[in-house]
Amino acid sequence: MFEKSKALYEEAVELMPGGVNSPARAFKSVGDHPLFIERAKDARLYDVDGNEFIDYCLSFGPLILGHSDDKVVSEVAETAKKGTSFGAPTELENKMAELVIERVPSIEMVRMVSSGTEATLSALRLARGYTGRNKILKFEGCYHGHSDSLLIKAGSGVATLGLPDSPGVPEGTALNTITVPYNDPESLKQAFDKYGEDIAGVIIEPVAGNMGVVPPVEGFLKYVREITEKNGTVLIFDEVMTGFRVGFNCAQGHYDVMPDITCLGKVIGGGMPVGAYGGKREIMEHVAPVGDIYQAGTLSGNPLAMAGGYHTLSQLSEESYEYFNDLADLLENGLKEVFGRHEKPITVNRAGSMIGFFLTEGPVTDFNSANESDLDLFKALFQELLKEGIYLPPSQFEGMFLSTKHTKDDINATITAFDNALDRLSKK
Ligand SMILES: Cc1ncc(COP(=O)(O)O)c(C=O)c1O
Ligand SMILES: N[C@H](C=O)CCC(=O)O
Repeated sequence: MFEKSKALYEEAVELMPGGVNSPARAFKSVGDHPLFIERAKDARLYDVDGNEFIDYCLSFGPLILGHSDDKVVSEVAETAKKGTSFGAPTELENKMAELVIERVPSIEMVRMVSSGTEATLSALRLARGYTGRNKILKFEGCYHGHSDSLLIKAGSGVATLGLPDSPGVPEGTALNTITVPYNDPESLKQAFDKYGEDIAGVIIEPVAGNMGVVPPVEGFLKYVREITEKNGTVLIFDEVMTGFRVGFNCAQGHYDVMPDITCLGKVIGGGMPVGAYGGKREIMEHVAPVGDIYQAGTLSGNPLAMAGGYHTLSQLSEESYEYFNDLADLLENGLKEVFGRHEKPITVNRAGSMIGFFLTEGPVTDFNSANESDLDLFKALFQELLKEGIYLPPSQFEGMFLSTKHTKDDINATITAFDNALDRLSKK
């Protein structure tokens, strides 16, 4: 069923480390080799062996309108005909910045970059430069890209591969990163009691999506806001994943908690490489060339990324999020019913168009409880679901994503696929 993928993988491992350009794709915890993809449209993915899948990975989140959206593709193509990069400003950058400022409640000024990693590392530098402090605080199991300061007790591929602290991160850098459990106000308070005056910034995924999906417990984000404000610490919401996925006005609009700086990526590029960070004008005006905190990029504000992002965000409305809720309701209830019938535990967590399941009684509120999930069962289920035509993100420590192109029929087919997969596994 996957012969061509296997052959291409055997070729790829000789050319690229692990045969991939990002470890999260490598299927390390769920199988022998990744699938090689030929094309995709709407909610469907087609591999090189001609298999068709309902896709819940959606390139790890960006494709909120599904694959190859007609408008996005035609606008990116038209833009490319006029030139792919100028190293000079374009009107499209103004339009995109205006739209981001209009939709993200706490952003008054924004700087475009080319990846989520660039957005978060730039936000940290800004927080450090602005406060004159060195330490930053992050939460265990949150992933903010692969910059040195943030590659500590991280989620996503780092958790999948069991590499909590990557070699190559200088000890001095690691010493400036404090980590505490997600959803644990008491540990956060203790960290502030000890280091408060030295903490430049707290960075948080307002809904964690890189240890599976773990929403904030009631009042947690408000507490994070209060304690950072009290200590003169910059609060950074890493909305690279949650931005425009959790709500029309991002997670900050949904939970009504305003950070000082917001990082964006994924959806705001509509599938093109992109990132952004923005926030209060008073803070953003410390960034060069107005201020003295340096940050730059040859391809920043790239016309193709701006076109992809602008025409993605322009097609989203409040109704899109009602639709995501309906789909997520259906999926959550269906999964619970199927797992109940098979007498297997499941915990379903979700926020907007992000949804995840853990194979444990739960609740799953942090990285430790996420690790209670039955990883062997996840692997077996993942493989059976591929045979059923369902493509999940290839790790327990990744979230599933919905798009406007997923239909209720897709969700019902997915629930049936889980049922069939569990049936087969029970007979093994
Ligand atoms: C919350 C979050 N922050 C940052 C990143 C880094 O983004 P990128 O992979 O575009 O560098 C990711 C995903 O990789 C992410 O999910
Ligand atoms: N979980 C990561 C980002 O959200 C997956 C993307 C990657 O690192 O390749």
